Amino acid sequence: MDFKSYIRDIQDFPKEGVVFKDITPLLKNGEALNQTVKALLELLDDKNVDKVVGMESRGFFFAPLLASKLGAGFVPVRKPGKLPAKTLQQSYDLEYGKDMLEVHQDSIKKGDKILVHDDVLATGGTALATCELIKRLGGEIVQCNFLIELTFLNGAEKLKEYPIKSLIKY
Ligand SMILES: O=P(O)(O)OC[C@H]1O[C@H](OP(=O)(O)OP(=O)(O)O)[C@H](O)[C@@H]1O
Ligand SMILES: Nc1ncnc2[nH]cnc12
Repeated sequence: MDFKSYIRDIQDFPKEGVVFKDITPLLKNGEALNQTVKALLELLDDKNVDKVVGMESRGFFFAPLLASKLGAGFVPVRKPGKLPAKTLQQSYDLEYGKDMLEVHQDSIKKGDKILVHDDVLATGGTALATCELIKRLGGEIVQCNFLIELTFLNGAEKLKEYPIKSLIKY
């Protein structure tokens, strides 16, 4: 499937100078959605996974779908103040700002095999902060997989200690 044909560029969103990759055309098409889930699972090469970690908010589109197909659990990594129980926190840089991520302290057990999923790998700040949270909880990252990698922002370099795969590269 030509996945790129379901992704549109929005100029100057959310800030001037950013070309935003909008995946809502892909999400609203049933066949494209189904093929995307299959293709993201194929990136995994049958690796065992206990939990899929997805990052708020666009990581939540696919991470629970992947978890369900894998028979794994889903763990949300969220922006500050959204998770109700005890959390670990990690700050990170964005292509267009700075923020903090949190995960519940009891969401991952030592030795859990973790698939990290997000829709976009840009500078890698979000994914690196997520991987650090998972490591602090004792999780073992088997793969970080992304729907889209913006290669010109060098996120892969920031994540070089982790196995990463992306379905679509720009
Ligand atoms: O590699 P990075 O430079 O860290 O950028 C990638 C992150 O940016 C976007 O999320 P955003 O923070 O815009 O939030 P949203 O998912 O709530 O739209 C995207 O969904 C990734 O999580
Ligand atoms: N250019 C971009 N398009 C969509 N999501 C993003 N997250 C970070 N940079 C992005």
